[in-house]
Amino acid sequence: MAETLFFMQVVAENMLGDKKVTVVFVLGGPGSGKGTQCSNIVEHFGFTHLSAGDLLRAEIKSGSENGTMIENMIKEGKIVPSEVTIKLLQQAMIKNENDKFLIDGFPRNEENRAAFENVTKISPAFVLFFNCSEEEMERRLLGRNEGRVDDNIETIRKRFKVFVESSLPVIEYYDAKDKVKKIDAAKPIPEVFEDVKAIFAPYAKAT
Ligand SMILES: Nc1ncnc2c1ncn2[C@@H]1O[C@H](COP(=O)(O)OP(=O)(O)O)[C@@H](O)[C@H]1O
Ligand SMILES: Nc1ccn([C@@H]2O[C@H](COP(=O)(O)OP(=O)(O)O)[C@@H](O)[C@H]2O)c(=O)n1
Ligand SMILES: [Mg+2]
Repeated sequence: MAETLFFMQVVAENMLGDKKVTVVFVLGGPGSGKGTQCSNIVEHFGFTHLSAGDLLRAEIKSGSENGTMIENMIKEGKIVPSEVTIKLLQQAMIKNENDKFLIDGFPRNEENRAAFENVTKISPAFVLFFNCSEEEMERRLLGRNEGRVDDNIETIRKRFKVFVESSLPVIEYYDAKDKVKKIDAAKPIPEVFEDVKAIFAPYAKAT
């Protein structure tokens, strides 16, 4: 009986319906280059990129009942309640035929992390952490030019504070489990991608 239970637990892990999925969490401060490098990884390694921030912004645009709440939280640099973000991530993974996902900008706090684990039973293969100074991240965000309501100096300062207080502890949590692959993200885009490539080599597309 005990053996059967153990077996069932192992089988259930990282399953999404009837597919077994590989998930990589892509974390780092605002402007560290998560989205930029995820695009490169998608192209070279066949992952599907799910940006929590992009999904939340799409939810605002869709006119959802949560739209106003999400928009207000983004403007303030605050973290949206996990149930909202997790539902969007889960739906996106189920809808997609791929079994390899980059989850960018999530989990951003302890609540995000624990709720995702409890609800989905998915744990990440590893966590890619883009390490960059605030000075450099601030410069990049102010030059991003995507018309985002949160890329202004006042909100940027709030986002940095949230990152240090709420998101860094999540990275420490995974670091204690030896799951963090830390990248020097202050270098130019192609150089950062060289380091990223070395980490993803085991996931190279079969040719
Ligand atoms: N290594 C880099 N060096 C200089 N600029 C970068 C680098 N990586 C990304 N950028 C630029 O910085 C801005 C923020 O990058 P982005 O990928 O959106 O970061 P994040 O998703 O972590 O907020 C974008 O305008 C992007 O073109
Ligand atoms: N897990 C997440 C991710 C983003 N967000 C919100 O979305 C905003 C933008 O996130 P993002 O990942 O697109 O931002 P960048 O780090 O890419 O600059 C955050 O500042 C939060 O307000 C959230 O609430 N929860
Ligand atoms: Mg981003």
